[in-house]
Amino acid sequence: MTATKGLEGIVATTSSISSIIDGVLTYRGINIDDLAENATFEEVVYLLWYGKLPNRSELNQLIQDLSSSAAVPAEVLDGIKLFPKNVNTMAALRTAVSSLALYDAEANDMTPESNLRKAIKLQAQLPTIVAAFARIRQGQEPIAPKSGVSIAENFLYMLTGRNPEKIAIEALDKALVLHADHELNASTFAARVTVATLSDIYSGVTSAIGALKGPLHGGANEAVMAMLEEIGTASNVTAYINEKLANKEKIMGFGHRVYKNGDPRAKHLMKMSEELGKITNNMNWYDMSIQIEELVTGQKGLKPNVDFYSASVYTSLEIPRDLFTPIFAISRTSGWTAHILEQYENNRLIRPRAEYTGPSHQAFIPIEQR
Ligand SMILES: CC(=O)SCCNC(=O)CCNC(=O)[C@H](O)C(C)(C)COP(=O)(O)OP(=O)(O)OC[C@H]1O[C@@H](n2cnc3c(N)ncnc32)[C@H](O)[C@@H]1OP(=O)(O)O
Ligand SMILES: O=C([O-])CC(=O)C(=O)O
Repeated sequence: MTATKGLEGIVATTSSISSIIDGVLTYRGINIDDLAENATFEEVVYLLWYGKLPNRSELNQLIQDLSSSAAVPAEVLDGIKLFPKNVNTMAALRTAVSSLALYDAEANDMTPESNLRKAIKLQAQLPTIVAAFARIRQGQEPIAPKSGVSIAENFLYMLTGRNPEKIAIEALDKALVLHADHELNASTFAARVTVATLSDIYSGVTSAIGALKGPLHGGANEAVMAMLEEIGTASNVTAYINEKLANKEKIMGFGHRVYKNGDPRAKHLMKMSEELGKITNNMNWYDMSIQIEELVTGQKGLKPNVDFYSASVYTSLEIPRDLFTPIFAISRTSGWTAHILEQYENNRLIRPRAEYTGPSHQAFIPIEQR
């Protein structure tokens, strides 16, 4: 038995949800470029769950189902009010999502109909939790979700209490489309491993949030923004990046386990970053990002991943940095839940082996003699 570090190149399951073949990403066989340009997030959620794009009435029904499920149990909001105000936002989200299961009478019902209902509830309630936590930590009351509007619009509304501008809704919606699913990434794998024990869907999504939090995965978008803020201005980029590369430090938002010739989602976010920079009359974050890309790609051959330009996009939308990874989680809930439903449909316990590298033939030493 020989281990493959990080399971690189190991095919661990079959799936018909999303594919990465020759650097092309598809959801249910539809190219991400087509979806990014033409689909709304709710259309993508439907596509991931049901395997086909919705017609108008199916889409309207889903938007209605999502918005009518978006209110979070009062007990969960009360729990969030007890969290320390300065806690990590992904830790807060992980705890709040786990607590949703405590107030859902069908949390442990394993029928497919119940699991689909819970997928809808999770997809609807994550944005409410993130917006509520963001307000509660500032001493503000959470805002109840609106009925009949998209997740992007509802989230921005619940965060700020204002009706968001069309351009902001469209930009966030496109970012949600681009983050919705990504084959067997670490957090989706964590979700599948968890539910393959026949544990419940809330446990699966809670595991996934824990995995997404790390800076080698979803947490990278916040790390990118921290880097941009540390650099400050375009004239500091070259010295900063050269020093990091000389010290063999990682530049966040670059590189990918699967894509070696670039992440197909990054170009869409780069375009949005430029457009939003122009609209907000602040090109600083975009200009710095472009320079960083030139240096890192030029010197290391590493290309930006989905997390790199999303940082400047969210900042242009005036979203606080520590909500970037929770927004990734809001979007990826669609993919996680689609994978969980697929895992339940054709389940087998996921239990690989480890190559043992410890000592052998060790004698047991009684405690008095140690
Ligand atoms: C949504 C997402 O999860 S997308 C990924 C988000 N994560 C990041 O942006 C964090 C920065 N990137 C990375 O850490 C990596 O590129 C990963 C984790 C994404 C994938 O990496 P892996 O396939 O495991 O490659 P690994 O980390 O082993 O790197 C291979 C080599 O490239 C280098 N490298 C990889 N990424 C970077 C980077 N961002 N900056 C500098 N060097 C890098 C490594 O130092 C290593 O060099 P070495 O062989 O000289 O030691
Ligand atoms: O697939 C991965 O390893 C990480 C990633 O890009 C994602 O989850 O979107």
